[in-house]
Amino acid sequence: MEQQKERLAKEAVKYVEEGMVVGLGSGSTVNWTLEKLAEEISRGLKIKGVPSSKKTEAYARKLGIPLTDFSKVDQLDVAIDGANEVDENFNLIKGGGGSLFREKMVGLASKNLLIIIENKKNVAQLGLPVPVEVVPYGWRLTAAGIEKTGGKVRIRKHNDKCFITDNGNYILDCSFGNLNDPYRTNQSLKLLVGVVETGLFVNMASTVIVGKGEKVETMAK
Ligand SMILES: O=C(CO)[C@H](O)[C@H](O)COP(=O)(O)O
Repeated sequence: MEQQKERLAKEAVKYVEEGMVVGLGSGSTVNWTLEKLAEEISRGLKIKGVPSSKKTEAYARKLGIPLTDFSKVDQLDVAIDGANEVDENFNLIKGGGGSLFREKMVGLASKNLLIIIENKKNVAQLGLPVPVEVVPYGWRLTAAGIEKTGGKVRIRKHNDKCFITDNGNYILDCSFGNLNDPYRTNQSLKLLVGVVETGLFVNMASTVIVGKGEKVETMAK
C-alpha cells in the first residue's frame, strides 16, 4: 500500500513545474507527495506551497518545502490532494483527516485540482459518511437539521473527546447511504445554520490519478 502511495506521489509531482504555486493537500498519500516534492526541491526546483492543514504545514516545513501565505496569492497552479471516495464524475468525499474546509479552499483556488487515490476509493457512486464541519456553538441543533435532511449523524471523537479541526470546529460524520445527487446533498447541508463546510467536493477535481496494482492510471476532465 505504501509503495502504491509512493507511485501515486511520483506521478503527481510530474504536474509541478518551475515557479508554480502548489496547493498541498492532507493525509498519508499527500505526505508521500511532500517527500517527492522535497526531493525535486533539493535538485533545484523552485516552487511555493500552500498547505491545507496544520499537519501538512508542519511536515512541509520539516522537509524544507518553501511555503507562502494563502492570502498573498490569487490563484494556485495546481493542488495535489487525496480523497476518501471518488465517483465516476470526479465528485469526491473528503475530510477523513478533518481538514476538509482548508482543502476545499485550496482546491477552489487552484487551476487544476489533482486527486491521488488507491483503486478501492474509486467508486461508481459516493456512499461513505460525509464529514461536515460545524461550529461547536449549538451543534446539536445543526445535527438535528442534518437528520431532517435524511442524514444519520455521529459526532467525530478523538481520545474520547470531540475532534477539533484546525479552525476550532467539530466534525459531524453524516451517513446518507448512496448519494444519487451529491450536488443536492451538498446544497441542502450548506443551507443549515452552523454548517461551515462539507466534505462533498462537487465538480472540483480536474485530474484523478488511481493506483491500480503496480500501475497508475490518469483520468482527466
Ligand atoms: O480528505 C482528507 C483529509 O481531510 C484526505 O485527503 C483523505 O482522508 C485521504 O487520506 P489518505 O491519503 O490518508 O487516505
